[in-house]
Amino acid sequence: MLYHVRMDVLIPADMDADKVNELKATEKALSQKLQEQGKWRHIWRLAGEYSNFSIFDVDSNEELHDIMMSLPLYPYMKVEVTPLLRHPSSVRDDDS
Ligand SMILES: O=C(O)C[C@H]1C=CC(=O)O1
Repeated sequence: MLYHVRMDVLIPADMDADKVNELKATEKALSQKLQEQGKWRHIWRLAGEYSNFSIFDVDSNEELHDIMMSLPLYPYMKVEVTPLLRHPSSVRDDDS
């Protein structure tokens, strides 16, 4: 199952810099692990914003939910999830 996820990161301005760096590092490591596993299929930065558009390929709503809850930056994100399905006019064979 494919999901488009928009993540807007809103870290409090007064958070300790070392804590921020630790959160970003652990988030990056988990993100890259999930990308290697094929669960987090794409991640794109939105130009000029601390936001990303991502595509997740997971087995269920529950798996997506569990992944989102596990992200170290999740408490500091606004998240919008859109379930996706193959478009009948698509000519690609790898997007379902
Ligand atoms: O930077 C972001 O967009 C937030 C988050 C998503 C992956 C990652 O490494 O950080």
